[in-house]
Amino acid sequence: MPSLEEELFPSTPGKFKIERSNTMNRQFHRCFTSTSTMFLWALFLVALTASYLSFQSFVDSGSRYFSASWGGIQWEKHVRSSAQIHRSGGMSVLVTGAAGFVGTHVSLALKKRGDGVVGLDNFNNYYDPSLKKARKALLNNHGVFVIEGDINDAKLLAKLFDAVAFTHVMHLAAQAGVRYAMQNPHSYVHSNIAGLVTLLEACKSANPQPSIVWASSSSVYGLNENVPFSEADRTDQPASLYAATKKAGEEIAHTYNHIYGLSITGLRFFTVYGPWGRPDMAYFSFTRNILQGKPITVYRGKNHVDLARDFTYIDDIVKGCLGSLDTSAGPAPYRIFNLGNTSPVTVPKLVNILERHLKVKAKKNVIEMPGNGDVPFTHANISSAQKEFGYRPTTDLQTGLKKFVRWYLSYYGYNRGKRVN
Ligand SMILES: O=C(O)[C@H]1O[C@H](OP(=O)(O)OP(=O)(O)OC[C@H]2O[C@@H](n3ccc(=O)[nH]c3=O)[C@H](O)[C@@H]2O)[C@H](O)[C@@H](O)[C@H]1O
Repeated sequence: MPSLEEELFPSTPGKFKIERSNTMNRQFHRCFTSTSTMFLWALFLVALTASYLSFQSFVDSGSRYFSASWGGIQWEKHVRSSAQIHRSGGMSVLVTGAAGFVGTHVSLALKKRGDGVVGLDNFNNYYDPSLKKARKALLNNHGVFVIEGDINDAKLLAKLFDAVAFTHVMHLAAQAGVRYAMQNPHSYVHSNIAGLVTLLEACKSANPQPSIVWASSSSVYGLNENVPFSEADRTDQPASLYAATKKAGEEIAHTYNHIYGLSITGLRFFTVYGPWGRPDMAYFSFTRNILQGKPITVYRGKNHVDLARDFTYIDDIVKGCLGSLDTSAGPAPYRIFNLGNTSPVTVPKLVNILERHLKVKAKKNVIEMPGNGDVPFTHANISSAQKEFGYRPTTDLQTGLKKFVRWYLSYYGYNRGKRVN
């Protein structure tokens, strides 16, 4: 049987031959062997105890290490460097939902003009996360660090506000989509209500308190029939749970302004579209289906009236977001603005424009709008935003969709050999 010593430190045969003929030597060797064995055992136990204790303290210092990919010295360095301001009078902005459609464009615009930007996104799989990862890579190339984390994670938010004195928060993280609320209602409560409150709590406790600009929605107008929709119109008749959570968000924001003096601006976006857009939206999924030769479903309102939307191009929305951020500091205002295009277009007309840009005829399946939370039309009155920060949309649907189609064909490789019929 080999001794423990031999198992731990197997000797090269012949190198340390024990002199069996010498009793003294043998006794001395036995004694030496047992002492060193004990020593090794002790060493082993000390090492085992030390590693157990350090593992325990690692676990105690926060289970977050196992559930999220944030924290650590390197991570904080990235956060601080991304938040660095590179222009005089610039701002340092935490952008939630940064890997989302609007979040990516706003983050890039802020970074390009010299503001500090740190992104936060949970990369959920509501739609293809690889598109979100591609947007993250784009942001990364422009020096915007995007953290993978959830706005419901209060510890992460506290850590971020500890690391950086954000002057502004652009809150765009949300569960979007009107019709999906019927399939997964709780995701709307999780992100648009619970997440909003967690974020506002973090902002309330931050020193200095940041000014907040966040994404509400045109859907809050619900069944309102005054045209065009004005911020003064009633918004207590939501048609979908999505709209109801956005409306609740506006009321929640009001209380944080009222009690804690937080500066909060809500932006009611009107059906935003453009390059790097959301695959769940009609213009995007229509494009995909038309190119793949699949049919599209076009909803129609009661009495065969076409549905219409005040489709708003992403660059115009970005200008509105930056204008809101630039005017949001000061004596704790509570504001709400429509950001629309002011010229609604029907859904059949949208399809028509796409067909022309794609040079492919759509296979249309026209059906009466099911009871899915959709509203028949939207139309923004933008005079408040115009007055407050000179908001003036300049891109019509024809032009905007042309830019979207160009991006779509390039992003999905149609320019590299995929056939467009
Ligand atoms: O302004 C907003 O606040 C919202 O805008 C967007 O909602 P909507 O205006 O409903 O856009 P979108 O889904 O593109 O449907 C457009 C039109 O196509 C019709 N539509 C849709 C799908 C379909 O298969 N067929 C169809 O006819 C449909 O009936 C509708 O008439 C955002 O998704 C939402 O997150 C929110 O930001």
